[in-house]
Amino acid sequence: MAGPRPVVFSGPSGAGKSTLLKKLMKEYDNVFGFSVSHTTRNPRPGEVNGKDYHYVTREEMKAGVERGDFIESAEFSGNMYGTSKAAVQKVQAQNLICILDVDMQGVKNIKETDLNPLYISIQPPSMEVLENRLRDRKTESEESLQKRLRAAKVDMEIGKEPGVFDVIIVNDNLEDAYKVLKSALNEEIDQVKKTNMSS
Ligand SMILES: Nc1ncnc2c1ncn2[C@@H]1O[C@H](COP(=O)(O)OP(=O)(O)OP(=O)(O)O)[C@@H](O)[C@H]1O
Ligand SMILES: Nc1nc2c(ncn2[C@@H]2O[C@H](COP(=O)(O)O)[C@@H](O)[C@H]2O)c(=O)[nH]1
Repeated sequence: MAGPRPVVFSGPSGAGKSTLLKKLMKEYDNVFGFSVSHTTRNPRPGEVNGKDYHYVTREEMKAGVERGDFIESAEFSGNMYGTSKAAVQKVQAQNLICILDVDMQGVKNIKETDLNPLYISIQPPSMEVLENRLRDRKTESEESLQKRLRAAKVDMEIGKEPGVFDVIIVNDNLEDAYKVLKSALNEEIDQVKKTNMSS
């Protein structure tokens, strides 16, 4: 696929991926484009269909996977999630850096494709902080919260293995983490700004 090198964000649910990504996309709206995933989970208050996710039924999602519409798909905390080829192509056609937010299965599956992204892991400072953030967000039932915490433990172990991620950012203080994120993407940002200004 053409265009600037995509960036894959992963890390435990509640680590702060969406918070950091939204900040980045607000500051650089003409540099980054979000790959809008499909999911079978219900929208949270304030989430918009087609912007945060494409909300679909399990039947629709399975049919799309069978048709080969998806680069990758995964089951996470009782729901299906997936990155469609169309979502990535839409961003790349605008010559923007395509941002993907995926779980660890997504990372593994994307590594088997020719997407060749930069892999960034967003980590919480501790499991305690992660649990507090997820509880304070008030989006999960107790069952879903426990599933996410169990997945987080596994993710945090895999994430430490050498070679899985190019950059690991511990999101303790938000502004500090954001600065580290921007400096990790500095070269790509400059490159896209230059290319898009001269075209
Ligand atoms: N550095 C931070 N300090 C304190 N709170 C934070 C920080 N970063 C994010 N949060 C808060 O923690 C909660 C989880 O953040 P966020 O929703 O961005 O996580 P996420 O990794 O995108 O989770 P998910 O994978 O479930 O979508 C949010 O309520 C957010 O406001
Ligand atoms: N493998 C994929 N994982 C995805 C995708 N879109 C989101 N996610 C991951 O799911 C969990 C939960 O997200 P939430 O919005 O329900 O809190 C989180 O870790 C995301 O990174 C996807 O397309 N593929």
